[in-house]
Amino acid sequence: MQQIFSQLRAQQQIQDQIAQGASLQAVLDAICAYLEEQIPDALCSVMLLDPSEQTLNLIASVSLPAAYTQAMHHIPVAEGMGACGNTAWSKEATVVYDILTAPGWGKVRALAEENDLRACWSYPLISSEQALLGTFATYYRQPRRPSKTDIKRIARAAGLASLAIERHQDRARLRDYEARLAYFASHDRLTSLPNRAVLEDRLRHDFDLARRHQRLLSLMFIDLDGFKPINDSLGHQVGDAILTAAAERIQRVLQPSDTLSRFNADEFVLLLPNLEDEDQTQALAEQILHHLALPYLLEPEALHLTASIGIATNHDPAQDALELIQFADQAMTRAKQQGRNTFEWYTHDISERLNQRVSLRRELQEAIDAEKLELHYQPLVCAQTLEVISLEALLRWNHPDKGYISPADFIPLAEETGQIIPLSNWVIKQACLDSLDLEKQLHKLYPIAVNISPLQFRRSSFLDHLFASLEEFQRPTQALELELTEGILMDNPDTAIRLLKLLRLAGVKVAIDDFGTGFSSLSYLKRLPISKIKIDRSFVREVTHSSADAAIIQGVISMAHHMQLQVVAEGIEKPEQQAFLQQSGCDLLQGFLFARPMSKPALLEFLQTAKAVEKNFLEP
Ligand SMILES: Nc1nc2c(ncn2[C@@H]2O[C@H](COP(=O)(O)O[C@H]3[C@@H](O)[C@H](n4cnc5c(=O)[nH]c(N)nc54)O[C@@H]3COP(=O)(O)O)[C@@H](O)[C@H]2O)c(=O)[nH]1
Repeated sequence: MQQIFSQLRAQQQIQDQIAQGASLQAVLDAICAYLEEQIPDALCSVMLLDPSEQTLNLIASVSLPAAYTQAMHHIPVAEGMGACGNTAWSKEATVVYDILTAPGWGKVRALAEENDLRACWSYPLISSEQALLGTFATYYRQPRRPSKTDIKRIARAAGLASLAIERHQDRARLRDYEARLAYFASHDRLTSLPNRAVLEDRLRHDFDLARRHQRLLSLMFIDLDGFKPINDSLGHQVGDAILTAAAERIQRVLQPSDTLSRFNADEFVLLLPNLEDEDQTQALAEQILHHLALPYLLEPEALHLTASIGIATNHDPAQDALELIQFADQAMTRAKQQGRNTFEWYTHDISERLNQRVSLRRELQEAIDAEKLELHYQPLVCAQTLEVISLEALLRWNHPDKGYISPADFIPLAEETGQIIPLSNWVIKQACLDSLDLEKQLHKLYPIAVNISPLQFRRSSFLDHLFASLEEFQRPTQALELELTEGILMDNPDTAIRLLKLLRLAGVKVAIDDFGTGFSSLSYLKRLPISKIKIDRSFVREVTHSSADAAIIQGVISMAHHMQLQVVAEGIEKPEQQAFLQQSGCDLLQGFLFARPMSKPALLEFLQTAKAVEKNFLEP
């Protein structure tokens, strides 16, 4: 009875050890000692399975000779391979009555003999999911067969060993999983580079250190050029392969103290705390550009990609460490504007210009919302009679502090931000409204030409909006004319021609603006259902000094007339220019010489005072 109680106590202690997460070694040693107490002449050992090698390694024994335990490693799991190899292979107990005579012991037989081991019984260690974990063996110094009690005791000890190994493996898996989670919380999954959070930590640290030791800290913002179209057209797998390759190429030229981080999709930020001076920084940027521009050998063909780099250092007036990233990002944007595949240093004026753009954008939105924009009008006159034939609507922004801002300053910004759409819609409506008002007051219809932006023209709702506005203000289609630049038409000629045909069918005239500054293909022009071309004012400006410009203008007028197109010359400021264009047969003239763009009330007065108009027009 006493013996049973002490057995149960020992068993309970081992279970407690397992539950409390004691080391596997300690628990297995305790199990071996526990069984050796119950079977006094047994020498116990535990072998663990290495699933990748399919071999067994002895990991616990309290009484086996050291020479023997050291040799019991990498024992193959195979039929007849000693007692344990065979047990692991069959997942059933193996009893070797006498090692000296049993088959399949190979070199181990001599070792067993040297260490005076004659019998071995091996028992499989199986997990709760019936997977093999290892083997539990008892050795004896005499040939011996197990009794029923021996088998029961060994089975109980093996059960405890299996439980201990399984718990240990579960804990290891959990630790591994937690480590992986922690890794991915700080690293990018695709490239394994430190992520933004790690970068920001290191940047703060390096920034302080560099300040204390008065050293240079350089930071590069690297953005791959043209990555998005590749990713969109060739698929994300190709995109991922390029990002991984780019990260590797940059890493190849770095020192261990540098931090390369994946910041966003195709953006990397590189922190360089150990460069001597700006020259070294620049040399490194050049090296990185060179490596990134090498072909990416991906199936089925090689891809070519470049990068743009912005550089900022702690010598720039950053308020805090993180502002360096912003500075380098701004410099990178300028590198893109410089044509890509290049680097740019951050300078204070980049920031200023960006800040100005940000506030301009906000103020423009406020102006659109509050309808604080105005349309001014510039007359177009008949070249022969100087009578006003039509008007061009020109957008004006009357800024509360800065006064009138030229559309040349805010139209490109509005194009970039998409604000051009509400802006252009407003222009069309306002032009219709003003046309109605002018007609009511002057009893004459002056067609109004509006400038159409590329984004506006590409919108599928463009025509619908145009016709809806004409209808809303009961305007005939001749009330509006459209001015399009060549670039708009060249972007997507087929769609452009389809839209132009619809416009012609509806009776809306279209003029090509800034003619001569773009592609200007005459054969292409033949395909376009347009009514007018406007010769760009850069030709008009030089017409009296440059025989080449004079010849171009004459050629354009003659060619346009052959195609039954009207010709407008814009930017006429001098009587000599007027005279030349009249003599060359130009149809319509526009310029400060006749009238500057003016507000609607001023225009009304201008048109009403016909005599004054005539007086203002100087005959050559
Ligand atoms: N998408 C839209 N673009 C518009 C709109 N309104 C104007 N614009 C475009 O902005 C650019 C600048 O226009 P603006 O400052 O109004 O300049 C126009 C005239 O003032 C100027 N002009 C006219 N005569 C003369 C002259 O004798 N000398 C001289 N130096 N400048 C003169 O030319 C501009 C008109 O050019 P154009 O449009 O090519 O006929 C300009 O590109 C506008 O198109 C708008 O509502 N939407």
